[in-house]
Amino acid sequence: MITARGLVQTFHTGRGKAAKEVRAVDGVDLDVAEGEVVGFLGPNGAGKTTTLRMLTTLLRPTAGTATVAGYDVVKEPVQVRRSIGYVSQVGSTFSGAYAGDEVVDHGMLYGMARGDAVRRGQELFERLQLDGLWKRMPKNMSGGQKRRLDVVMGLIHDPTLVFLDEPTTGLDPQARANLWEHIESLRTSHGATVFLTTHYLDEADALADRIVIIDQGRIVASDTADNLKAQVAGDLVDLEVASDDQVAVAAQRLGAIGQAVETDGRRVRGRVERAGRVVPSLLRDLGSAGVVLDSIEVLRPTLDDVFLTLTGRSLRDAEAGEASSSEGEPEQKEEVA
Ligand SMILES: Nc1ncnc2c1ncn2[C@@H]1O[C@H](COP(=O)(O)OP(=O)(O)OP(=O)(O)O)[C@@H](O)[C@H]1O
Repeated sequence: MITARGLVQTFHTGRGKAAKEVRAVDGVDLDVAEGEVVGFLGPNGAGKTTTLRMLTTLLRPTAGTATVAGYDVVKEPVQVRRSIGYVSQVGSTFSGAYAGDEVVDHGMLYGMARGDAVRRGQELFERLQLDGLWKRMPKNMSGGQKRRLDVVMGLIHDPTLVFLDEPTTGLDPQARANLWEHIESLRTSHGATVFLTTHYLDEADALADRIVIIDQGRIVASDTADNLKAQVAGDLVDLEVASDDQVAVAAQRLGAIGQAVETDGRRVRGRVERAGRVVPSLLRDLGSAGVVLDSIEVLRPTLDDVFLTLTGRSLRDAEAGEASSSEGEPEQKEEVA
């Protein structure tokens, strides 16, 4: 459904001595299969939106090639656009008509008959909890309502390939959960392929079959959330033994199946790969060595641990930065055609 090879996008900013070249996307390869839900994750400025804009034909790649739904993004942009739904990060521009009319017009642009567009639009309004807002102008909607209207616009023509750029940013928890459900159902009931960017680790974890992590314009990882977590960090097993004289034995047994074992009083901790598989035999092993446990806890690594291991930086820091900067006006990027 999506194939990209060596995608590059450079921007030139500033003039004279301040002139600078930014390699926003720096050689990206991607393969997304039909029916897959892929979460595209990365900190602010990593190149997510720029990649999406190239895949959706809004930006011509500086180098590299990509096909989307079987069409070349440079040579067949019209066919690409007809085959996809796109919900951009900045949202749709509205003309000042009623929300419902905007949606119907948008559907008709894609060749839908008016009646079909009305039916589908009303169904989407209901699903995305916009009931009663058909005859409201978008400018008089709340931020969250407008965001959901963006999603309706992106889905009106029933696309089987959907690009969503940070779809739930700015939504309250209930609206987020509702949109998650809808994204899930795009796949389950429509067999749609979904490519979504997000800052929210839990969102990527919950929705995506596969996570692709981008950092400084390059893909640094691509796998299921479970595999990524297992590869780079391992699960943390945290034991508390009943008496001090059992610490050494417990540390030795945990060390035999894991690594980075450390002790702290009666606590023994270490990382193991796939704790679910090895912990039962560890428990038997400790039992037969006469070790009595007061407690055992297994902590699964998070996607943030994965990102930290891969890049040395925390995704959460990027999120925190975004939260504080998102209160002002959206950052204006210098557009270089
Ligand atoms: N039109 C532009 N002109 C100049 N620089 C740009 C332009 N668009 C993006 N950039 C720069 O390219 C880099 C990648 O930006 P991009 O918006 O793709 O990142 P992102 O991962 O989507 O970030 P965010 O999560 O903040 O949306 C950033 O350094 C950004 O400042």
